[in-house]
Amino acid sequence: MTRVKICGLTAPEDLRVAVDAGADAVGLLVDVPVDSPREIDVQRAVEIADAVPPFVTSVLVTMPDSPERTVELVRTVEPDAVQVHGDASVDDLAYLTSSVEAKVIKVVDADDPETARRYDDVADALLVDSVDDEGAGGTGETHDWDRTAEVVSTFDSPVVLAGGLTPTNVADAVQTVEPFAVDVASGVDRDERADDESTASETPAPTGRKDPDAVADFVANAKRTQSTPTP
Ligand SMILES: O=C(O)c1ccccc1N[C@@H]1O[C@H](COP(=O)(O)O)[C@@H](O)[C@H]1O
Repeated sequence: MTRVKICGLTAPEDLRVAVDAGADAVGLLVDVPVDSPREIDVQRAVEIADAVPPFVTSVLVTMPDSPERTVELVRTVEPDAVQVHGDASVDDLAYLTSSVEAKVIKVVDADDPETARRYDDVADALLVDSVDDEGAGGTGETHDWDRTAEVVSTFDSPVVLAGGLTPTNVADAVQTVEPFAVDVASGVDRDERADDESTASETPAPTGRKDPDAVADFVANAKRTQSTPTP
């Protein structure tokens, strides 16, 4: 069964939403140099990580300036795993894995399989995302899943599929890529228009809070989807 991570929690109430929906992991975004409604400060990350119950994996999601800063953050927040965005080198990753007890997940660019492959031996898992010029994720953009499926079938590491997933498209994504896990951030966020109809605009404004129905649908659709058996 495909595991599910709900990423970008900003409030303890949303941790409850994710856990009640059956999420296997939750993500807390700290120290990312992009403008995100899901970023929280270290103190809040400590608070939420501390409240994550047994059998649910807490993941610190970060895009640090240096591997030393990542080590410092991991030691402060004490997550079960750390998800590293950006251009950390293979040596940086090796330094990180030898310095912390948390499992290390490296974010790799779905459009750059050759670079991704270099991290296969050193990371505990590879998260395949659609990334922007800065190497950040959370773009809300999907990538070519057929191509991704071909690439990830050659990786030894567990693969986490991310990038523009929603309750509506996650079943297709699971069937096509057959990942170890799927990860969603913006696709289950609450739309500001849902809070105040009178300020409705054409473009939904993210609030950094989760939509409980969307989270429940996402988890159910990801988990009930069977991967296509190999003939
Ligand atoms: O969520 C963000 O805003 C974000 C910012 C910077 C780095 C990572 C971010 N999120 C991660 O990106 C992927 C995919 O997100 P989405 O579902 O496409 O919105 C996910 O792993 C988040 O952890």
